[in-house]
Amino acid sequence: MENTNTQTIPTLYEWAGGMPAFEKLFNNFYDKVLADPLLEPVFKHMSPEHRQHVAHFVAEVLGGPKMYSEEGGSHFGMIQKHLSKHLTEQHRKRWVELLLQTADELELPDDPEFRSAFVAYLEWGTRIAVINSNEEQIDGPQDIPMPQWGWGVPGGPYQG
Ligand code: HEM
Repeated sequence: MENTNTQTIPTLYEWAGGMPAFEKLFNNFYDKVLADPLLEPVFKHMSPEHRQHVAHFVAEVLGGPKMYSEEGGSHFGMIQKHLSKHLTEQHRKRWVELLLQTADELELPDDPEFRSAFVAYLEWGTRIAVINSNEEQIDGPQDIPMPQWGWGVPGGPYQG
């Protein structure tokens, strides 16, 4: 994207390449997950739609269309999926490592601005998933909004 200014700063979703980029990222990622000895037991019962649901969830958080919400998903619903899964820091680290490896293989933008924002979201989201996975139930409102993640301090993509 050329000549970005405050009016035309793309969302993280747009900068990453839009929905095809997210669907391919998570499709290839879950192939790696199922081939990984540490993560395979955690994910072996996931539904065929799992990879697409997670792609749509992350795309929506990063500023994309509200497909996950419109397909009946919610942040509360996503949290429920992690309850009692007893994930560990080792699981989390491997999940992040494989996702970033997939991002490199698919040549997602690797400018410092994009990657720092993307990694910040992944750190946040995966640490919350681990916390929730060690709970049996979550109290609180069911209509909590979907998170919205942006560029943070750099404010936009690399300008050269
Ligand atoms: C940013 C971080 C994460 C996001 C956005 C996320 C998102 C999701 C979503 C949307 C679902 C529901 C999928 C569906 O409806 O089919 C789900 C389920 C699940 N997630 Fe995560 N997740 C994250 C991190 C993790 C991590 C780090 C692990 C484990 C290492 C994990 C393990 C699982 C498991 C085991 C399920 C249930 C799978 C099943 O149905 O059998 N998640 N996640």
